[in-house]
Amino acid sequence: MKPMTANDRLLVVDDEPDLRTLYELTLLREGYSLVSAETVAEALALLQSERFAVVITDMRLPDGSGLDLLAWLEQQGRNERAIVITAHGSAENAVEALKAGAFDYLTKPVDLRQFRSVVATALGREPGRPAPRREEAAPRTSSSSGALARLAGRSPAMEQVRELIRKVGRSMAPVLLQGESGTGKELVARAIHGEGSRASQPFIAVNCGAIPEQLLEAEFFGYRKGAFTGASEDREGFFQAAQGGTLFLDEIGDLPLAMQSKLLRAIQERSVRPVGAVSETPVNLRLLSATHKDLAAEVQAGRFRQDLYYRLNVIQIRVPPLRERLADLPDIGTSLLERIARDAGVHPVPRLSPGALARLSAYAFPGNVRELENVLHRALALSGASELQAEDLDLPDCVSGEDSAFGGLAPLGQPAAAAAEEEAGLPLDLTQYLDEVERRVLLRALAEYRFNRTAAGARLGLSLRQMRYRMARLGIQVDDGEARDAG
Ligand SMILES: Nc1ncnc2c1ncn2[C@@H]1O[C@H](COP(=O)(O)OP(=O)(O)OP(=O)(O)O)[C@@H](O)[C@H]1O
Repeated sequence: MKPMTANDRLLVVDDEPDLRTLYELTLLREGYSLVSAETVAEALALLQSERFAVVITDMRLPDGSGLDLLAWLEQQGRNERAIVITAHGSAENAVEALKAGAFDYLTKPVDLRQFRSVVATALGREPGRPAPRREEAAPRTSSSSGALARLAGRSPAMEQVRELIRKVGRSMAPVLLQGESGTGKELVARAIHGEGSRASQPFIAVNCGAIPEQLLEAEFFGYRKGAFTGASEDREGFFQAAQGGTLFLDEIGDLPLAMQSKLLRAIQERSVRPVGAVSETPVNLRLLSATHKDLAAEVQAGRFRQDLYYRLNVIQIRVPPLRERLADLPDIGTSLLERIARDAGVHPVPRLSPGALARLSAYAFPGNVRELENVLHRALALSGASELQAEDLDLPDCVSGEDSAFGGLAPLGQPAAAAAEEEAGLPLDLTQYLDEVERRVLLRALAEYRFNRTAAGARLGLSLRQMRYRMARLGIQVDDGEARDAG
C-alpha cells in the first residue's frame, strides 16, 4: 500500500452500479481511499462536508451533469481536481468539460490502465510510483515558475496572459497559443508547464515546420530497430520523451494533413505506435501548441483538419504583438538586457536611456520580442557604455510592413555595395559578390516565411538540407525561428 494522507481521498460519482464498482475496485487496489455518490445532489452533499483531492465524475447523471459539479467547484473556489468521464466519441463533451475547468477527461469504455494513470497524475503522482514526499513534490506556488518570472511586462494585455497561464496551468487541457512570430509563445508554453503539477517532468518543444515531412512520424512517435534503412536501434519519439510532462508543438499550422491525422489519433487514443512496432505505447502528457497562422482560416481553406483544430483549441491564449503593448518596452527591454549582459559577462547591466526608449517605442517591431532581443544584443556588443543611446540601437528611422522584417532584423553586410556594383558593371570579386547576393536572398526569404527554413527553402526551390548547407556556409543562424547574420 502506498502512503496516503487525508488529502488523498477521492470522490467517485456515477449512477451505474457496475461501473462504480469497477472504478472503486481499481482505485482501492491502487491504495486510494474513496467515497462514492450516485447523483449530483449526493456528490454536492459530500463535497460540502469534506474536501477531496480528486473528483471523478460521469458526465451524465440522473439529476444533472458532471458540468454542474465543475461549476460548483469553480464557484466555491475549491481545489479538487475533476476528472470527467464522457461518452465514447463525444469530443464535444470532453472539450466542454476541459473548458469548464476539468483537470482531465476519460472516454467510455474506460481503459483501466489509462484510468489509473490519469488519477495518479491528478494526484501529482507518477503512475506506478509512490507518492512524492513533500520535499520532493514539484513546487506549486504561483511564483515558482522560472518561465513565468521571465515573462516581463505589466501591460493589461500581459497581465491577462499571465492570469490565463496560472489558470490553465492547473489542468491538463490542451492550449493553443496564437501570436505572431517572436511574441513569446514558447515562453508562455514553458510558463504553463512550469505552473502545472508536472513542472519537474520534461518539457519537449518541437518546431513542426522544421522537420522534413518524411521524418515526421518517426520523430513524433519513435521507431523500432530495422523499421527502415538506417534504423539501427530503437529510438523514442517526442511523445515518449515528453511522457509525464508537456509536449509543445510549435508552428502546428505547418503540419501536413497526413501527419495531422496521425496526431489526432494519438490524442484520441492517448497512445502512439512507433514506426515498425506492432503494439501501441500509452502516453500521458499535456499537449500545448502554437501557431502564427490563423488556424480557423486554415481549416476553412482545407489545409487544417477541423477535428484536430477542435481538439487543440480547447483553450486559446493570444500572445499580442509587441506593438500592441508598447508600455511593456521598458520592462521587457530591462529584462532582456539583464539576461544578455549576464550571458556575456558584462557588469554592470547597461540601462536604456530615455532617448533609446523613445526610439524603441517608435519602431514597429515586426519581429516582436525576438527582434528587440536582437537589437539589444547588437547594441550591447557595439556600445560598451553603461547607458544605451538611441543611436546605439541602429534602428531604421521609419519602418513598416514587410520590408521592416528584413531591414530591421539583420543588416545585410554591404547590400548597397553589391547593388552599386551591379550598376557599375563587373564586380571586383565574383565569389564575394555572389555570396552577398545569396545571403540577401536567403535572409529575405527567411524573413518572409518567419524564419521557417523549410518554407523559405521551398520558396527558393531548395530542400531543407540545401537550405541548411547554404545558411551554414554564409554564417546565417536560425534558432527556433530567429535569424542572425553571423557573417
Ligand atoms: N514578455 C517577455 N519578457 C521577456 N522575454 C521575452 C518575453 N517574450 C518573449 N521573450 C523572449 O523573446 C524571445 C522569443 O520568444 P519565443 O521564442 O517564446 O517566441 P515565439 O512566439 O515562440 O516565436 P516563434 O513563433 O518564432 O517560435 C525569447 O528569447 C524569449 O525568451
